[in-house]
Amino acid sequence: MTESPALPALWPAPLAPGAVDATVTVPGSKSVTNRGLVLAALSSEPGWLRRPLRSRDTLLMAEALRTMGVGIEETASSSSAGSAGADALPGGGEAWRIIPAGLHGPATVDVGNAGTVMRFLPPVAALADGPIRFDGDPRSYERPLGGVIDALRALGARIDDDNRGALPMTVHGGGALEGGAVEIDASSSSQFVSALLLSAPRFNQGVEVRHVGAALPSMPHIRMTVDMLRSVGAQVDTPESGGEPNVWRVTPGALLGRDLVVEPDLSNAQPFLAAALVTGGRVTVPDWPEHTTQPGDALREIFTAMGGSCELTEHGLTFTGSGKIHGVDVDLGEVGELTPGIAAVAALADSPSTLRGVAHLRLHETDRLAALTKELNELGGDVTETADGLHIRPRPLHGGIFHTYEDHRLATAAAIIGLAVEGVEVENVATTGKTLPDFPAMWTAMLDPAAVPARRA
Ligand SMILES: O=C(O)C1=C[C@@H](OP(=O)(O)O)[C@@H](O)[C@H](O)C1
Ligand SMILES: C=C(OP(=O)(O)O)C(=O)O
Repeated sequence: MTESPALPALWPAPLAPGAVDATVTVPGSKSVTNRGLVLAALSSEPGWLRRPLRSRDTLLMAEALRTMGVGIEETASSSSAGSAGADALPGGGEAWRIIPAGLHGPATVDVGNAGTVMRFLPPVAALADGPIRFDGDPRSYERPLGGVIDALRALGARIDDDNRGALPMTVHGGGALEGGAVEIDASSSSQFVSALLLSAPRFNQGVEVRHVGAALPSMPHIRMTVDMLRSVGAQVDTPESGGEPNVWRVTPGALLGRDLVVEPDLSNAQPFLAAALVTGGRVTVPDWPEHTTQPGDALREIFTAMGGSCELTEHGLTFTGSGKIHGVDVDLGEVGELTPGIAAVAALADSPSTLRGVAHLRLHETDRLAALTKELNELGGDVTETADGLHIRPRPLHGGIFHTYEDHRLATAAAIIGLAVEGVEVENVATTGKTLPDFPAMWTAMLDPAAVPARRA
């Protein structure tokens, strides 16, 4: 793990000394890194991931794949010839070289509380030649997984799920999986669909996944899965490419080893952009992609509606606050992971907000709707839960402890509030290590750029 041992149990969120004016280099995308690792592991030749995110969720993914026999090596080399420090995964080389190999059991996978690990890897495990045990944090036992388990069974896998539809469980890999057509209700997590598609080129018959049920959340993440599959040579038919609504088909075939540069994590850019909005300042995030499937790109529109303006240039995305923060009425179903940060900004706005379409957040790292309501109200806020989101009526807030429930996005939301409210103490800020281990130092550096000479790329 890369969390700083020096972080206090209660982290005093710094009050902004004035309008921020900073350039913040944001580490790689969790979602891209973990898809890149899975696809490279399933390829027929070695591949590279450059600027991968090194955080709890991605190190768990890398370790799980290694446990099943995949080679993942740290390297500073930019040529495919050399690699070094094969055992130095958590360190800081510039790239990972992934060397696919036969997938072997017995092995044990620790999923932590990573949705991507607990959903994307059972289909990979079904291809292994022995039993793969899955276990994780207590919260991982409560997060939905039944759709993936049932679908894998229907596609030919043997799974012992003592907890009936949830972790812990054992996937008895048979060395191959038949695949074929399957129906799944993925309304509780788009990751169910992504999970089946990612491994499907290696199923004997590929897959046809038909979503049945209420609306699918987080569609950009499914598009990310499809784009990344295509970039390694997979043939994928989607609703957007002329197929039926809610149906995705992947043809069986070998995947190519690629050299992929991971984009910055735009959802992790959120608190920094929010700082520009809240303080009436300016923040530039270098390497913001011109085209991306990341949901964080929607911040350009959402935060502009809340009172800022942005410009995408060759230097990156510059977001400038106007000094005013407006409430919004917005459906966040496609971009649910942005909800905690938007709720924090909304609590500081000059008018009420309604955040809709995010009932499934009750099953994320924590029940995010309940947690945001409770914690904002304990600081004097006026937030109510709706069936599918939050009503936020801003009023003056006061300091206090902001509990984070082992949810990285609760911790960064609390830091946003702390910019404008004196005396906010963030419980367990180290939990940001799930996707952004350097968060406290990055935050301090943003507020006082002179204090920290160089930020890590
Ligand atoms: O596929 C992915 O990388 C993700 C999909 C989304 O999950 P849900 O559809 O469960 O919300 C998102 O919230 C999560 O942070 C990452
Ligand atoms: C929901 C999230 O994570 P996970 O991948 O664990 O679902 C998130 O990062 O906001």
